[in-house]
Parts: sequence; structure tokens; C-alpha cells
Amino acid sequence: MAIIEAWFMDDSREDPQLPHHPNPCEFVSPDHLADLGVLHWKLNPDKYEEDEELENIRATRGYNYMDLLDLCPEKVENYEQKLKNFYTEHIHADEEIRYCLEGSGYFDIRDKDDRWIRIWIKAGDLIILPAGIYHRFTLDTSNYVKMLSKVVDMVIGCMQLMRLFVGEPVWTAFNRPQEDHPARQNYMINFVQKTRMPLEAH
Ligand SMILES: CSCCC(=O)C(=O)O
Ligand SMILES: [Fe+2]
Repeated sequence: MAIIEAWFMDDSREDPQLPHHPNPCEFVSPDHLADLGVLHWKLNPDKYEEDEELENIRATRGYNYMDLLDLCPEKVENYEQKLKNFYTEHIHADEEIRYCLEGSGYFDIRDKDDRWIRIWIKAGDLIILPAGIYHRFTLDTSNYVKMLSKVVDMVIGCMQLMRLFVGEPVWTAFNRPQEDHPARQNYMINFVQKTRMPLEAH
């Protein structure tokens, strides 16, 4: 699996858009992410319109739906509210598939012990979060403009994302706690409890 930067987050209450590297930094490997059901590919964002590798992933996994989302204040209604919602810990009933074409940001996911892992997504990163995994999202500070005026003191950022889905897309977020949600229960069975169970004797 391709290299991706991911680390356990520190506990500080500072701006969520900062990296939140603890000292010393504890990095998380792609295998560890895969063990939590998180998959990742590094693609060439400049040729997304005729990319065989992307086509292969879409065909193999049945992602027949695709759209582009410009996460920029001038292109998204209720930009601030949307970012706030994205940073509220939640799950979905289906996979969340995002391909970053421009800009960068952080997907935070919970590990098996409920610790936050921060995954840094940049142009060319395609990431799949499994249904039922607790997660949240924020932009980082590399692409932002700080706007200062009498009325606003706001940090704005931009990112272009491709969203993929099997069939008609459903973006509904179910905020934590969701322990009774079927997607959460399946996630626990498939990715958390399975690896904790002692091997049965034959
Ligand atoms: C802006 S993409 C990631 C945000 C998210 O978790 C979601 O859309 O459900
Ligand atoms: Fe989400």
C-alpha cells in the first residue's frame, strides 16, 4: 500500500487545523490503517479524467457514482457550518470514499482503543473509510488565508475532493454515540472484536 502520513494525535485543545503531533511523534503505518478497515491509494490527480488505476478501483468496488466537491467559502453554501459538521465525530451507514484533487486536510479516525489517528490527505490521495468507523474531517493550515476584518476573524481553506459511491449517494452522518447502529455493530464485529478474539483450538 502507498505511503501516507498518519499519527496518533495529541490531546491539546488547540486549533483543530494544526497538526496535533505529540512529542515524540508516534506514526501509524498503512498496515495499521488497513487493520482498521481504512484503505488508501496514491494516484495522479492531474489525470483523473483518464486514469486507468482510478477506473480499476471504481470498477472493482462498484463505485458508479462520482462528483466533485469544492470545499471553498465562495463555492459552498454554509461553509463554516459544513466544516463544523465535518469535524463532529460521526459514522455513516456506507463507506466514505474521498479522492483529494487539490489542497489538503485531515481525516481523523478512532482506533480500536478509541484513540484518534490523524491521516493527512493531500492531492493524489484516495481514501476509503469503512462503514461504521467513527471519524471527523478538517482542513489543514497549508492552504488557508486568514481574513481579518471588523466583523470576521476567520480562517478559510480550500480543497477539491472527488466523492465516490455505490449507487445513489447517501451522505447522512450519524453523530456519536451510535453503538446500536447496524453499521457500527458490523464494524465492531468485522474490525474490532474479530482481532481480539482468542484463536479457537481445532
Ligand atoms: C469533506 S469530506 C469528509 C467529511 C465527512 O466526514 C463527510 O462528508 O461525511
Ligand atoms: Fe463522514
